[in-house]
Amino acid sequence: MSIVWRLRVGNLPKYMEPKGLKKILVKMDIEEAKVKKAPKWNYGFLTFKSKATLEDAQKKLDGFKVRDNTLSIENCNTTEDAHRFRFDNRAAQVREKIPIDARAAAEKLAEQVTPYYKMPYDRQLSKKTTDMAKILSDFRNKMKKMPNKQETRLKVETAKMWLAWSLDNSLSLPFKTLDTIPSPNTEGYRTKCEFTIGFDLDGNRTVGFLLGLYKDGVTAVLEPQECVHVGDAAKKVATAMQNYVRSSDLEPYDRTTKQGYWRSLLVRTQRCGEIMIIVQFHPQDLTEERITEEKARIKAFWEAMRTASEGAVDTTTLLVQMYNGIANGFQEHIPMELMFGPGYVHEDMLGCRFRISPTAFFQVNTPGAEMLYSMCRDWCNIDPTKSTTLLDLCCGTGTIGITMANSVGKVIGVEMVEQSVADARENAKNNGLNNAEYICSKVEEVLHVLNQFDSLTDSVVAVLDPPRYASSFLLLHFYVDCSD
Ligand SMILES: C[S@@+](CC[C@H](N)C(=O)[O-])C[C@H]1O[C@@H](n2cnc3c(N)ncnc32)[C@H](O)[C@@H]1O
Repeated sequence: MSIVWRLRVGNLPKYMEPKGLKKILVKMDIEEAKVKKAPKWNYGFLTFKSKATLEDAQKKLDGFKVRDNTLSIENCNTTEDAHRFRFDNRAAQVREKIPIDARAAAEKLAEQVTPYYKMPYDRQLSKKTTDMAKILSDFRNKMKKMPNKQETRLKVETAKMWLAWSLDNSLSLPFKTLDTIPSPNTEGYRTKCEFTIGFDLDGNRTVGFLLGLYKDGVTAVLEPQECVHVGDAAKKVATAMQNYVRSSDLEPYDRTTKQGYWRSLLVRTQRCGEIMIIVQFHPQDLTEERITEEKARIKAFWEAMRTASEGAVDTTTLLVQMYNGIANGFQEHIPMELMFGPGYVHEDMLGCRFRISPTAFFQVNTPGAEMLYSMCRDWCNIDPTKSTTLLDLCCGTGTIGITMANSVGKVIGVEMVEQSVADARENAKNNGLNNAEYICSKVEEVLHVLNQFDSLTDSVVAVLDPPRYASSFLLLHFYVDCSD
């Protein structure tokens, strides 16, 4: 009977990402473990290869302090069978709770990936406005409850003063919120799609989207042909990849059994016609020779697809990611091998051209992003008679700063993903700018540097565009550290 050597690590700081927990393991010199932690959990699970490594970790972690939290460690070893039973049982429980579902599979999928698709667009917009107001008011409530510990007292005081200001001004929210602005295009707009490779309800090898959530035991994958947000070019790529996988002697990867090879397909389809394809593959126990052979085969396939008589796809660049971990989807920290092309694609926006690398963030609705950036430019209301420094915080490939660079003295972009910073530097150069500089760092770690620009130029304007998961955290830092 094989044992799953597991520890539950409790009392972790909430919103700590899995990599935060991994960093602790490295710091404590703990042998490699599989880490499972959702950002919202204040606990996580570590799975070790042996009893000895588990015991060593237990000793080192018990009572260890992370920020102000003393970790609690609980041994939760189990057998492989019990572990699998729990997963299957949970899936069965969830299935039992779901009433018999007479919807066609395509309808179920549409509800899964575009949950508002049946609502008229004006109702979708008002729903998004209410949802956003709720998120912001939750943020305010969280700030109210912030602990007043000695070492963070000053910061907390500043944050609370800011909050008090918003309340004193009788605002129901500490921000002025506008109604959601309609997108210029509502169909086929996505320039980036991440497809799963798996099996449909009849067991056919399929490239598309999961029909539900894996944590609810759903593993069926359906083709994206009827999904309104996916463009024709991406659908064509998914179909071609599906044909390839169906004729392959290697099976798709099955997350439940952890067997199989073909995992995911990432497709970027840009306005200028360029296409990036990334294929993710589990090497299992294939020999190096076999893997090399498979890579050559997939390369030859996409090269041939350029001139195919049916469903041709003119791929600009093809990459392959070998990934043997358990997490789903593309992994930014795992290298990707370039099969052909330059390794990036371009997007044209507001008269500028942007290079996009595989792991760089880029807005997925180009006309929508153009509207967003134009509004941002209007709101910044740059005074042309002054020398202004524009801080483009969480700048990605540099889009916001670059589209505004001609109306300011200097642009300073800050971004934590290295490939994005390399793109931003290249994008500034290729758009003929020499007033843009980029810092590769977390914004919260360089706010003290950014504060100095206040005394160096007439005026400083900051645009903060964080990812959803970090918005409230970064906003708080920003207000607390730059409040004057
Ligand atoms: C919503 S995207 C916006 C990118 C860019 N402004 C745009 O519109 O294309 C957020 C970006 O913030 C970066 N990021 C996330 N957390 C960050 C942090 N703490 N400091 C700096 N950059 C961060 C991400 O890598 C991502 O590129």
